[in-house]
Amino acid sequence: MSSETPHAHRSHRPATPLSGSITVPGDKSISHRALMFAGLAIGETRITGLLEGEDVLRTAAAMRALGAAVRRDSDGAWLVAGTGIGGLHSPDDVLDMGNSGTAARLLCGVLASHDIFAVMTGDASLRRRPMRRVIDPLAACGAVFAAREGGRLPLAVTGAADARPLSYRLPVASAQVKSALLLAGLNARGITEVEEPEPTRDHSENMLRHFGAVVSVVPHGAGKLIRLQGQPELIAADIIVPGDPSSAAFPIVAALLVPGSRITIAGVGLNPLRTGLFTTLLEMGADITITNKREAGGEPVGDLVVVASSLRGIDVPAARAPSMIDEYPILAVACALARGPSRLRGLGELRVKESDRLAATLAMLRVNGAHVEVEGDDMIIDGGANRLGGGTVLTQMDHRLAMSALVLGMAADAPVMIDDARFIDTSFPGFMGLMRGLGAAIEAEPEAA
Ligand SMILES: O=C(O)C1=C[C@@H](OP(=O)(O)O)[C@@H](O)[C@H](O)C1
Ligand SMILES: C=C(OP(=O)(O)O)C(=O)O
Repeated sequence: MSSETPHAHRSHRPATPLSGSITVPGDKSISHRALMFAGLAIGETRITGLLEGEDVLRTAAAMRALGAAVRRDSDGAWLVAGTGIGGLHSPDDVLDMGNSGTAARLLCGVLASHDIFAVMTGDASLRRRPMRRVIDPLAACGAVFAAREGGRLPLAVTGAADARPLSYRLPVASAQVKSALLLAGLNARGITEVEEPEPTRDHSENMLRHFGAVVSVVPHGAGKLIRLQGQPELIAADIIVPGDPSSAAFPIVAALLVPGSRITIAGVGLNPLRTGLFTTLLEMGADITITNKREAGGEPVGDLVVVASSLRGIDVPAARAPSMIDEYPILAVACALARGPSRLRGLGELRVKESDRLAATLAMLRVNGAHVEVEGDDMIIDGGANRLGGGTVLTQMDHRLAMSALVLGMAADAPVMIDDARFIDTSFPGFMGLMRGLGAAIEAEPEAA
């Protein structure tokens, strides 16, 4: 979006149903990892379908500053010539990770086991987010971190020249923490062990194997035990990034809610540790068909056909949260427009995302007339409100809130306004154009900018 475009936007019910065939941008989690692992590999990796969102571009810039050769080819693929494990050098300047928790936390892992000094910061949202969850366990490998009060960015790290392997049980279900430890373990002597009490997205484990590392994953209670043999030689291996299911969530819910709609989304990643939203929507009565299931770049992928449906309220178990952690704001929109009550359980982690997403989702729905409560870590939504819409949502530097609120406006009785659409570009560049191409009505609001 150009800087002249007003920040505020308004969406309203389109005159006709949504229809058409689209693809969504590449998976954000896989894109960050592709750049980092390729930057640590020997040889040149070609990445097709990389998400060119601002979060991922921060990772590309950071890997470049650390010594990897990262460039975009004329055909849109990205080429990364890595330094080999242990080969990164200290950056000349501060690493600015922008809005991206994944970039900042995974990079802490990379830096921890390299003999380098680096300083990292981020935007106002990222500077509020907790980093102790990675820097405390990473310090055990010998790295020294100095962070702002409360374990917040900016932080400085002096990586360990001869890193010890880590053995750690995750206190929270977090793929970012798991991945940071595995990345540190790449340049540690011996075996790094991470125990996760609940399974979280396993893109790091899959990609480590893809690059030739030895990783074993065994069931462990309700979760998994992951073991990585340190100091492997990672060998460049091309990557095809599937469409991001977390981005597909927005057109999917929009098509379900706008009467008469029918859309197709091709090439969506269907890793089972990412598909909690699809499971939930199907339980709510959604008409979603998955066709053409295949594998691309080591990840399951399929095409989705979505037909407008009358949804019913749902009780979502806490155990499902890791497989749909970024999808709760848009699920909450679907619940507000469904028949009957919904209870979304175990949402404590939403408090430490780009915004406090539990509070921000509550505020988004309430300002638009929905009946919503938070009880402990659960959100309870009464789908029975008579009239929805008419409110202005403060998006708080949070892309997922911005997109969720715009989808709400497409299905509500009155338009919905957001104060700032700029952060959508962190994960879903082209969102406005793509939704408008399907028939959505979204307008910039010059007078409110
Ligand atoms: O590992 C990843 O790529 C991600 C993990 C999740 O965060 P947590 O690890 O904090 O749950 C998710 O919210 C984030 O968008 C991406
Ligand atoms: C939480 C998210 O990302 P990150 O933690 O990388 O900022 C997200 O994309 O919803």
